[in-house]
Amino acid sequence: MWRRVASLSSSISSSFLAQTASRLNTWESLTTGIAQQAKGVIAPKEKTPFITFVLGGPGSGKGTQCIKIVETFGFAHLSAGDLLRREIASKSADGAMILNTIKEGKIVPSQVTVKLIQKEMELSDNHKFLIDGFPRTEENRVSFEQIIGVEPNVVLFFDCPEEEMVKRVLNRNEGRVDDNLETIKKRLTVFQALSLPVINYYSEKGKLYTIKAIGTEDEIFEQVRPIFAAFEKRPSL
Ligand SMILES: Nc1ncnc2c1ncn2[C@@H]1O[C@H](COP(=O)(O)OP(=O)(O)OP(=O)(O)O)[C@@H](O)[C@H]1O
Ligand SMILES: O=c1ccn([C@@H]2O[C@H](COP(=O)(O)O)[C@@H](O)[C@H]2O)c(=O)[nH]1
Ligand SMILES: [Mg+2]
Repeated sequence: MWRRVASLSSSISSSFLAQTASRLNTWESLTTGIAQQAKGVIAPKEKTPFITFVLGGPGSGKGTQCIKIVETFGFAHLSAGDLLRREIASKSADGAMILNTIKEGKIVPSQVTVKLIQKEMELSDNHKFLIDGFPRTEENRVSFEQIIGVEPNVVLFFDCPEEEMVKRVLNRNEGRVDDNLETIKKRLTVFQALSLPVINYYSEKGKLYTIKAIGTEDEIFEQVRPIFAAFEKRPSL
């Protein structure tokens, strides 16, 4: 259970709670603080989070494969792009800025995206997270590590030829403002310049699993399946 618990002992004063809450750093709000548990302030977190970053160019099939991973391995799917589109739809204060950034194929400031991911993680009852389409830049990566305070256990990279990605995006037909040739070209440039260094970083750390993202959806999933099947055998997952 990742949620913070609101119903607390009546013997604890609200000022004590406020002080305690302000002292908790972000990750402490996601993980178990033994001392706080003993005081009954936070609900026990049964398991350590297991975080997978799902990376790849636009249209490489990240979202499609995440659905299969959720069905097969029971992860919570947090698509950074979907969270940002939800902000636009809800007309939040950042909505207009996010819309312009997405139309331009650029990257939304890290703090905005990490805050949205953090909120979803806190609300989730799951401890296994697929973070789809994030981090897209080194700055995103560092910001996640600083704010959330953990590194991913696994990083998947859906490696797909550009020609195939363009074809898939232009055929997607979901009404996305960035599914047009002009924006796709910009997104591909951003991917090469800013996202590939993140992928290389995780490769050097030995956390990267590269999937050849061509073929049918099922064929691609057969490359993904053994990765999580192996982790399932470990107590950490
Ligand atoms: N293996 C595949 N073969 C053909 N089409 C595919 C395959 N996988 C996904 N698609 C289709 O390609 C399109 C893009 O896939 P998807 O939305 O999963 O990509 P994505 O990596 O999440 O892209 P984005 O970064 O733009 O969100 C979708 O219409 C999807 O149905
Ligand atoms: O971490 C992120 C994720 C996404 N964006 C912006 O959203 C679009 C669409 O993202 P998808 O993952 O393809 O749905 C992306 O091109 C960026 O403009 C972002 O800024 N940061
Ligand atoms: Mg997607």
